[in-house]
Amino acid sequence: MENEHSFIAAVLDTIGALVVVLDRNGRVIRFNRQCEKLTGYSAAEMIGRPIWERLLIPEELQPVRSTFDRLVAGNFPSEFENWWLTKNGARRMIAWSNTALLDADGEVEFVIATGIDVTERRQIEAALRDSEERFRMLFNNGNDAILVHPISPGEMPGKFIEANDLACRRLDYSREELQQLSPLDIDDAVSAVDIPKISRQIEVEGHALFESVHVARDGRKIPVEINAHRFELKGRPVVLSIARDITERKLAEAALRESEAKLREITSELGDGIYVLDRNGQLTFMNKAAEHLLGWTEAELLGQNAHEAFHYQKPDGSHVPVCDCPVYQSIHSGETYRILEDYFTCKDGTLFPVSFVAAPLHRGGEITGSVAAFQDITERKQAEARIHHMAHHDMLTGLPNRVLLADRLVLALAQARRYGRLLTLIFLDLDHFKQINDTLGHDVGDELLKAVAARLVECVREADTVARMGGDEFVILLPETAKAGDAEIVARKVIEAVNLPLMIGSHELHITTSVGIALYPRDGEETQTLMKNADTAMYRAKESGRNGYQLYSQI
Ligand SMILES: Nc1nc2c(ncn2[C@@H]2O[C@H](COP(=O)(O)OP(=O)(O)OP(=O)(O)O)[C@@H](O)[C@H]2O)c(=O)[nH]1
Repeated sequence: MENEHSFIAAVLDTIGALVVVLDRNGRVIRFNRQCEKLTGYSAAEMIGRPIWERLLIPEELQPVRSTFDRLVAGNFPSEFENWWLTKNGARRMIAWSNTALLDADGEVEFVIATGIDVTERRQIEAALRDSEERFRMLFNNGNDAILVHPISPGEMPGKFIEANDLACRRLDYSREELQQLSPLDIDDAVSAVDIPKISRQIEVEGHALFESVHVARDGRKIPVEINAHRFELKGRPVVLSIARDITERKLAEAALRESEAKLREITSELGDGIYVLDRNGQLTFMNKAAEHLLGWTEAELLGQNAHEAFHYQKPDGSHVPVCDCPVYQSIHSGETYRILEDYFTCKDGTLFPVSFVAAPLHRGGEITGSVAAFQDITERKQAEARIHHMAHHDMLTGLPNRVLLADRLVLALAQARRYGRLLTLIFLDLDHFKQINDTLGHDVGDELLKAVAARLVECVREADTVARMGGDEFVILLPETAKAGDAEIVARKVIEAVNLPLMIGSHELHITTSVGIALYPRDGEETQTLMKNADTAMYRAKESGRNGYQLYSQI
């Protein structure tokens, strides 16, 4: 018997479970080693004391006593859980399993309670319940449809095994109906993405982000962006797809595309080349007119540094640094610049003159880039050059007119003054030219004037100017004259050249001229004086019998 007692004690102390034996009044009879370890109380401290004296928490005192009373009365609730309070005040949740030993009268004599500490397990379960609850909430209350389907390598995706409320509402299927469908059934066949390709990507990379179109029960199409992730659910590879409705985004994109197309159309109709740079000076837009003028396509220059592409050099070949570019400056200063003349370079390397306006672009108070509108001003410049030429030249002979002569004379006088040089002004007027007009007609007169002009040009050097003052009057300016005698040499040469017979049509004509000479500084120091004096000398030559020259100094 003694042996048997110590054997039972040994067994009770060895097993991992908590074992407490109570008498019918709830006093502790046995308190095994596990109980001691867990509670911090020794068996000696516990034996003979009612179990509820130390180990129960106040809130559970009452329910535990009534459970015990029911047990003693013969109702054996086989299992229940309650907290134990350890010696150092910690709480442990114990799951009990109870039996009773009856005495000879069939009354309960002892209650044997076997317990396991389930504190951690219950905590984990509670945490799991909590997280599952949260997951459910997310699953069903988010703004995105969530669908889960199984996958197997190399096979088409399987039927959905999970779908949140929003997925059901959006596609107008019940959860059970969705479980009969797979991604292949709800993705629009026409606009659908390549499902096998996406499946492979998910298999290899674990996730994929792509756009697709879902089709609801009634055929309604919903553009979606799908964020798909592969994970294991109960040991099975599945794909969780979060489908965001991007209808608004697509509509906005379409509206943007349309307004951009309109912008392209309108801006190109205007004929101005237009391009847009972002904050970094990279090209984001270029209209048809700009493509046409520059020879580059928008596709070739998108994302490129526009300045280095077509605004980098001057006509003399020198480089224009980007910091000097008004389009870039407008991004940094926020100012609008109007440039009347600059040069852009075509794709083939040729330069053309442009005028342009560069203005900063703003969004939400921030400068987002710059827009430039430019015009090819080649024609304008040519017209300007023509007008300039016409204003300074004689239409009939192409010689400089009195305006250009006056300019050159002012310039030449300044030079002569500075370097102490002589300058010669020769006035000449054809003799009896009127007769040619009168006898042979104005047209022959015109041709004769042209021929005389050509001869006069032949008589002088390149640095000299032969101008037609009007009618049959010409002026020759020799800005550098070595000595006074040189003026007379030129005058004689001119007279001889004019004297040579001229063939105008079928007419052989003979004409002479009278020449007046004024020298700077001898005959005048100012433009007006020199002109007047040369003219006077010329009239004196006429009076002296024509076909000769007269120095003003010798009048
Ligand atoms: N064909 C032609 N004749 C012109 C032109 N401009 C002026 N004339 C004419 O040139 C003539 C100039 O005559 P003048 O210089 O006054 O007289 P002239 O007959 O040359 O006689 P002198 O000068 O006294 O020797 C006038 O008959 C003008 O009508 C022109 O562009 N073409």
